[in-house]
Amino acid sequence: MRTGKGFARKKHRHKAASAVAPQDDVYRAGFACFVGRPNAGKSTLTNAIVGQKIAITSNKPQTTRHVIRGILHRPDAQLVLVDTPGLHRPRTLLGERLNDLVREVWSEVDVIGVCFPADEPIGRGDRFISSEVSALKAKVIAVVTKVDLVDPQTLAQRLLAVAELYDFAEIIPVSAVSGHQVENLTDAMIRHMPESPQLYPDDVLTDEPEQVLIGELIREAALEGVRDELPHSIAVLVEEMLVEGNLTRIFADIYVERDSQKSIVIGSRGTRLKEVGTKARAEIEQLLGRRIYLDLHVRVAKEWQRDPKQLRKLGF
Ligand SMILES: Nc1nc2c(ncn2[C@@H]2O[C@H](COP(=O)(O)OP(=O)(O)OP(=O)(O)O)[C@@H](O)[C@H]2O)c(=O)[nH]1
Repeated sequence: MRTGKGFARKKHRHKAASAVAPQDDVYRAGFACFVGRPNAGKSTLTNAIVGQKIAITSNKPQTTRHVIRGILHRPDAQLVLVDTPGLHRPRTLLGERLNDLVREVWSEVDVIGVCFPADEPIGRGDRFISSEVSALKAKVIAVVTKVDLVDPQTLAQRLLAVAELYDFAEIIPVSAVSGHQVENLTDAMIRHMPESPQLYPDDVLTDEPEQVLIGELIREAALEGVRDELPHSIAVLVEEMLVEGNLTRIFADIYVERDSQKSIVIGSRGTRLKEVGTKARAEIEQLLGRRIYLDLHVRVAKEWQRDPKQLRKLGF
């Protein structure tokens, strides 16, 4: 996990700003993240803003593990999005590390978007998160997500309830699925960014190593349609990538904690693992823009979530 180095502000002189003069002639750049209860729509929103599938979405809570940044480049600004796992009650060493990581990320960003799903009432988790972020230096924007799922009355109620929670810099309703208001949200986040030179070169979309992104895509495919308790028990390690002409061979291990989980992931006569491979391969080919051959192995690493050595090996 790329936490140690923090968000080093690698400065890159920007060329574009003078060509397309923004209204106030100021170039802004900085870091932002979305927080919110599990399933609030944070990853989907990150993808909608950056326009490329880099964060992992799932309809199961707590599947976002790695801090993955997507970078939005505009003539007048650069928005670096950081994707964090949710804060939760730590039950394992992994849980504790995740919480430390979340706080570390929160303290380093310029803008935090707190996400409240429009289709669910405000709950204790939302209050907890709002009070946690209020102590930070970052500007805090409330984002009411998934507005395509509710009628206007429900949305109005939700907006009022959010306004009562905390004195947010802005409250913006969006739908990452329909795209409604996503651009307005982006504008608002950029408005609250500091004046700054460009932080990353124009062609960089994320600074996660390819291997981590690939591992996440495999993990996402492996999680699809399996029992609820499994998300916490799967980790993926990309062992090797070999480029042979225009084919890239990728060898990856899917780690589970128990033999019983291994058979779930593999499925009867390997059918499930084959599906996982097909799905992941299509996603990885899209990401890399190259043809790939994917070799997957399922391995049991007993209690990997509690073992510091195993955690380190798996990137936590
Ligand atoms: N209808 C609708 N569904 C959405 C929208 N945004 C997200 N979803 C769905 O809500 C579910 C959760 O979305 P994620 O983006 O994975 O949520 P998250 O907050 O990153 O979840 P965690 O990783 O658990 O913290 C997925 O099934 C998404 O497809 C939206 O704008 N409209």
